[in-house]
Amino acid sequence: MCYMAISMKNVSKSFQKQSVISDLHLEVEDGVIFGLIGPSGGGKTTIIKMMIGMITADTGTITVLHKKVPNKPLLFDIGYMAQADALYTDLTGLENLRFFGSMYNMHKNKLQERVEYASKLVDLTDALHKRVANYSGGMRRRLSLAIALVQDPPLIILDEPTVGIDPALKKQIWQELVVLKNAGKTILVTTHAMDEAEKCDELAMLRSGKIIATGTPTELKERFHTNSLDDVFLQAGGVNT
Ligand SMILES: Nc1ncnc2c1ncn2[C@@H]1O[C@H](COP(=O)(O)OP(=O)(O)OP(=O)(O)O)[C@@H](O)[C@H]1O
Repeated sequence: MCYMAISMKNVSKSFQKQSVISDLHLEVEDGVIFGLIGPSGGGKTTIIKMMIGMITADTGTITVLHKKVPNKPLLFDIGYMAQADALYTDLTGLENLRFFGSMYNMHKNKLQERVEYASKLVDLTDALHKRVANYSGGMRRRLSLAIALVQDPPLIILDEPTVGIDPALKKQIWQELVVLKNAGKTILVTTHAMDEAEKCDELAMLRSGKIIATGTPTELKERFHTNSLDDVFLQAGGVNT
């Protein structure tokens, strides 16, 4: 039997009476790269924030790594990269990494090892001593990704991780996500980019707060008789092509 790393049942959320998520069911199997795909404003970030307990669902139940959300200790097991970079701009990249890493009670040597690994992965090793205030937008995204990975979490949740990142580094990051998956991690990624959706093991396509299709990229394309996930999205959402 497969184990679910994330399970959301009957989850709804409104903001000021505007329904953003309605009666959502979402299951993410352990050890996969799961893509939550959908257009801007579809509710991807809202779903992620509910998953990690940053905002409360109006209805339904959310279980992450066998624990009912909200659950503070659970945050130690989740590497979260938010869409808006939450960085200390007066500190250097290295100081940011050490600061966030220090929250996980890691031994000094282990922290050093993780900081080196994460900064190398996002190609920031040479900029680590620069203040974040002087980083470009892409460098800040890369630092946020490094911070999400620094504590070596079993579950990694990345909200549009490759926005503002050049194609070569984007490719390298995706290769590393596969390495992390093969090492047993569960990775949830949001994106609107269908080339990234193709790289996921499982997808949930979201439109106006509802899941309109789920499956592997191959299954979805077969089901909708097309070679393109863009077409799957348009057909599943009832949009004429
Ligand atoms: N705190 C809030 N108060 C009011 N409305 C909100 C709040 N957070 C999100 N929303 C609304 O919920 C809807 C879904 O937003 P959300 O950020 O979840 O979408 P998204 O799919 O992540 O979009 P994007 O890809 O652009 O980041 C939007 O209409 C947004 O304006």
